[in-house]
Amino acid sequence: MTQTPSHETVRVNLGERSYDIVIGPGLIARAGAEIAARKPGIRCAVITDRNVAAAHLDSLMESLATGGIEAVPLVLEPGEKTKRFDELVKVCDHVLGARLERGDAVVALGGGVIGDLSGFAAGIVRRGMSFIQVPTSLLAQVDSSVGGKTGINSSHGKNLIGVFHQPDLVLADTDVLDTLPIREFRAGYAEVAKYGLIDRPEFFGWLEQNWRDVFAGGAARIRAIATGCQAKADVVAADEREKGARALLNLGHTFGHALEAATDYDGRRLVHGEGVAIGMVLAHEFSARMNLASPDDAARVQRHLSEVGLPTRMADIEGELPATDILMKHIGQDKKVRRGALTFILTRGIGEAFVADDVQADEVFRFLEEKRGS
Ligand SMILES: NC(=O)c1ccc[n+]([C@@H]2O[C@H](COP(=O)([O-])OP(=O)(O)OC[C@H]3O[C@@H](n4cnc5c(N)ncnc54)[C@H](O)[C@@H]3O)[C@@H](O)[C@H]2O)c1
Ligand SMILES: O=C(O)C(=O)C[C@@H](O)[C@H](O)[C@H](O)COP(=O)(O)O
Ligand SMILES: [Zn+2]
Repeated sequence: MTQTPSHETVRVNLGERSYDIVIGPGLIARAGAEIAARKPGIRCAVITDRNVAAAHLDSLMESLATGGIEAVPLVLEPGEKTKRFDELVKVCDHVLGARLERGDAVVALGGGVIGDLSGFAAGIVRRGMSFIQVPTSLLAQVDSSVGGKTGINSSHGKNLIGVFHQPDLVLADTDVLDTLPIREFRAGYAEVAKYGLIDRPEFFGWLEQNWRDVFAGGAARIRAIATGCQAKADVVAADEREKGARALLNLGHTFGHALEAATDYDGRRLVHGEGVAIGMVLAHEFSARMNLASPDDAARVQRHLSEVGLPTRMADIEGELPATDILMKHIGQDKKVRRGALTFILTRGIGEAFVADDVQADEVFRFLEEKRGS
């Protein structure tokens, strides 16, 4: 693709399934030409949600038409509750009803909910179709559109049903973030900060200094997204199917997912990135409790996430907090559990996360009981 200096491209190296993540302004207008150049003659199903459709579907459809690509849109309800079986069936029926072939593409235009759901459909219809991500939330641009985890939720817990299915291309148009509600931008920022906390302490320090510029847009925002995508691309290239180090990307998620599930995936109370923010503070505090890290590091994480306007305490969640028993039930269903033993991502300090596979459930229970009041 012709690059302008305002664009960044990150390559995810996975052999014959390698792909580019292109990040920068104006990419929806160029999407038709970019896709047609890479996949001549392709047809598409564009899956999106009502909020994103109102702001960006017409532009994408026009761009695809200009590139000579026939596309059939499907608009779903926004929100986490859309990651469920009957919506998956709708997407599959839409793709099959349009008589798309295996080489044709499912295009996800939306946040992580649309990406995870559409990617799952692309992974199973005709045993695997082409998949293109056009992420529209900060969270999707920096995290969910990359790496091939797709899926839906279950009454037993978060993301419990799905497949690994990599996209062929990710086009992250940073202009679309101008219409993203500020609460959702903040939620995505939690996943940006996560990369610093895992193993890039200098990036976390840079965010502490420059987060206002990231929120304002422009070069700092593109730099933050590209840094996050590069961090994720490195981990995914080394461990695509989470046999080991990829679990680090789950920092804050064991607590966060339990909170999301226990609040019934009700986005009015908690959205994914907010659960991750609270979960990352808990993970740092639990690490300090286990004498693995300094309490000062946990305080630093809490201070920064709170400064950008994210919830950082369980008590920040609207409404009645779920009982600790319920949280423990969801934690016990986490996909990282091995032979019944809990696995958490803990830390020795800022940027020193590690996989701890011997965490005692009763320690976690006592910790959560204590934290629910603070
Ligand atoms: N597959 C992965 O690797 C991965 C990684 C992180 C998160 N996730 C999943 O992603 C989901 C969260 O993603 P999310 O935070 O993007 O949530 P989301 O998809 O619900 O989008 C957030 C909200 O913003 C709206 N929106 C999105 N883009 C917009 C835009 N440009 N303008 C106006 N409104 C816009 C959506 O309609 C929605 O209401 C969760 O289900 C989480 O589990 C997956
Ligand atoms: O890509 C990964 O690996 C991640 O863990 C990224 C997370 O931010 C994301 O929320 C992911 O969906 C969590 O995966 P899960 O396997 O814990 O459901
Ligand atoms: Zn996440």
